[in-house]
Amino acid sequence: MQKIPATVITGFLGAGKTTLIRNLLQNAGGRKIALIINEFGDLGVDGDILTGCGIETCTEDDVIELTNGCICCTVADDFIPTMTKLLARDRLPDHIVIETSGLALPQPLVAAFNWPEVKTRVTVDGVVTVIDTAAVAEGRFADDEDKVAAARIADTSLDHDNPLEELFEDQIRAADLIVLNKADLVDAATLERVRAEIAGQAAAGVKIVSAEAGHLPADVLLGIAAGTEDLIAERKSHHEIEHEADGAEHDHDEFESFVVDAGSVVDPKAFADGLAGLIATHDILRVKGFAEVPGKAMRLVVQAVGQRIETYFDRPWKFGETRATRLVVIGLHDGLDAATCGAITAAIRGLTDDAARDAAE
Ligand SMILES: Nc1nc2c(ncn2[C@@H]2O[C@H](COP(=O)(O)OP(=O)(O)OP(=O)(O)O)[C@@H](O)[C@H]2O)c(=O)[nH]1
Repeated sequence: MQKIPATVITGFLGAGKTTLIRNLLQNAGGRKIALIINEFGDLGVDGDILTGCGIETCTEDDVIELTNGCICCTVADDFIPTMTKLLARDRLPDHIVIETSGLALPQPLVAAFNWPEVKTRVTVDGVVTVIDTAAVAEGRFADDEDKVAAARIADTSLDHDNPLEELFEDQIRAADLIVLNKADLVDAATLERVRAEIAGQAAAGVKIVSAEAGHLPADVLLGIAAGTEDLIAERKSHHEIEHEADGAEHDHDEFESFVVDAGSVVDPKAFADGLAGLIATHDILRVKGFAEVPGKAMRLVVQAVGQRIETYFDRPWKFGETRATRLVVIGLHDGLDAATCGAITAAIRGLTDDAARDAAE
């Protein structure tokens, strides 16, 4: 029996994985694609955006959401059973696409394809790593060297590993194909600078392409035939290298996420501006979710990656669905203690119409 190819789409929070997948599904060229989505945070926003996008090949049957958690930590409990169930279906997919959370290490997931029940049926066609080119150009993953040097002098016992930078490097190291996405936000010279920087970190011979909104032909993304499950042991993550000896569990303690239930968004522009202000003053990496706008039949998608905020109406609220504003906020644990999370929640609620929310509660 021929193995089903599986493509793993990875990349940091907000790099454009869901957008790329949406375009891929729209241009799948007749392939039946099953999509497995894993998200960090308690709100399944990506799956909801994809099933809400109206693409024929994107029905609730085609999109499988893994329960919340880090895909690399819950491989045995969650991912393997999901794959087994998918492989037991009468109508098998032509291709499987897996979107990892922006905070996941791809290595343990790819290694899971060597589990006997999966290895005989599926092969990893390729790991596609999506990069936010503008964020890299702005140095968002790099350490502030002066700050690190100052901290080292202040306390030599401190652990100065940068969790963002390590995760970013691990995602690049795992790649068979790298997509320099958001090319529209940088000029040609910056794109080349980022390309050279990334090429220096990637495995030898890895192809790097640039894209806007993840627009790439399906034939570029699929059919790489890398068989990455056999190569992944050579592309170890920082964590695997550090903990090989002691076998320590990987975890995501460095990152924090919480969900904010808020009231109606009367003025989307003012709401986005207020959110931008909050992101500027707190250590927030990502905000995403849906908002209720009074008088509008459609729900408003809210997307924030760093300071960049996008809002658009995606689909009508469904019959029987509660019209509500729910957002997931993700940031570094160090910057988001309980008091700060509470203050951010109150501030977001303050940007919305509380009376509408209180009436709904
Ligand atoms: N300007 C620009 N914006 C983009 C591009 N690709 C994606 N975006 C925007 O970036 C934001 C995040 O995109 P997503 O596709 O949700 O990113 P993601 O990687 O799936 O995010 P997580 O799942 O939260 O990690 C959205 O507002 C997108 O519209 C691009 O090429 N250019």
